[in-house]
Amino acid sequence: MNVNHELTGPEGAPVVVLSNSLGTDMRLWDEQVPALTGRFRVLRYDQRGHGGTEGKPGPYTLAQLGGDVLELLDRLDIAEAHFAGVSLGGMTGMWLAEHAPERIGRLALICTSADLGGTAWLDRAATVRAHGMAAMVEPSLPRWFTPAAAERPDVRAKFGDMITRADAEGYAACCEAIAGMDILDDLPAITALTLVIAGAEDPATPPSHAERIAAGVAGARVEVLSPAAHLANAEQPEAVNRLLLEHFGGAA
Ligand SMILES: O=C(O)CC1=CCC(=O)O1
Repeated sequence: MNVNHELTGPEGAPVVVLSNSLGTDMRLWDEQVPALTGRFRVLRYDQRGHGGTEGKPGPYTLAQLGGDVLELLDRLDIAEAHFAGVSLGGMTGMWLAEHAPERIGRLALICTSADLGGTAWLDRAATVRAHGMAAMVEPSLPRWFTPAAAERPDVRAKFGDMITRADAEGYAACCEAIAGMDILDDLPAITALTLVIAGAEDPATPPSHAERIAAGVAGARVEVLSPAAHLANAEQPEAVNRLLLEHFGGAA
């Protein structure tokens, strides 16, 4: 799998991997990279079918999405990394922390869920395969941002572009990965020190999902940000940067 990625920050510094959500790409992390590269080597990448990473025919599984990260780490000769993921990226991180614990240092799970599966995702996959990614722009933005932010022209332009540039088959196949996921019972196997961040106004993965993750992962703690919807790292970049730096051990 040829995973599109960007590696920046000081050589030899601890590595932080950043994993994007459904319908976005590595630009989701634009506000985090400058803050993190002061202390960390930052590896951000595009999930399958998103940004510059090809969308092979699906359905996908979390194991495949996690496998893409392991292949990338091997290719770049990175033995271990901290990991932060938003939504689908967080699900990928939980899979990695369970199945490749020796590769994951600390884990930050942002606006995500361990039990988001269900048939509604199959309906969404069918819609996208039938009508293309443009059909996803207007329904997605009000889930991703609180009303004031969702109206901002710069937000609409940037995140609308991410959605429309995603590959419809890749997006649909990621929906199918979510449809089949319920990893609540697997959470006690995670040993990585875990921070769970939720957006108080997130309609997709409300704070109750963060609480369920934290109840399953020993030592995990929850932070709820407001105002913030599903893309809390984009809506509250300074708060998220501070929390990530504290959690990964890079705070000044
Ligand atoms: O439905 C959305 O757009 C929100 C979302 C669910 C999983 C994910 O990665 O994003």
